[in-house]
Amino acid sequence: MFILVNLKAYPCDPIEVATAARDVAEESGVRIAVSPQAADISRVADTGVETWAQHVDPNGHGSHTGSTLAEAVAEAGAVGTLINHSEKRLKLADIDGSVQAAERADLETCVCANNPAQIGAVSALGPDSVAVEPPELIGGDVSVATADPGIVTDAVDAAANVDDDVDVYCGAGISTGDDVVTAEELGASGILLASGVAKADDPRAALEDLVSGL
Ligand SMILES: O=C[C@H](O)COP(=O)(O)O
Repeated sequence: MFILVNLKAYPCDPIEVATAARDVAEESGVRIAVSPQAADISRVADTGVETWAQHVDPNGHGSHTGSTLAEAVAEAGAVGTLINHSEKRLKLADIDGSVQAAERADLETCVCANNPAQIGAVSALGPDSVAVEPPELIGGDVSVATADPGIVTDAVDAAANVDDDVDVYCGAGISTGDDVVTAEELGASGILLASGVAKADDPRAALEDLVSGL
């Protein structure tokens, strides 16, 4: 299982989380990555933790004020990027463009979607992975794997029907090792989570719990 920790714009210490994630990954052998604010990518990557961007724009270099370049986040140390997160929705053409921009910069891609139908659609764009997240469960304390297990199994089927090579992650409300094991049993090969670590009093303990059943 891959554990991708999105720090969103939470007021946590990205270096504290990154250092804990690096150590827990090393100790457990579980792949863990941290996705900080773009401005923090460089110093998070310097900790040695696998580092992802939260978003990249479809454009390359040029007259694009305010854009987040795939090339720039890769240069800063990111090795992957989220695209079309529920809190950073894009038009279909821009999702396609962002996947292509990320691939040009050698970034691994994870395209987020609300439901299995959207998972099927974005799987056709050729990302490395997709993540299904029901918006109403994001930031809550009930895991998608418990509240709506069918959405995970249907997302796995939807992606496989389009492209067997696309990994399927799930997210929303995941905070415990039991949640991770349940997601794995439903066919997910990774989880995307945020508040369970970024808002935890002890991020290291939260990460240790997440990997405890793997
Ligand atoms: O990117 C992470 C997801 O939106 C899940 O957020 P959450 O773990 O706070 O529910």
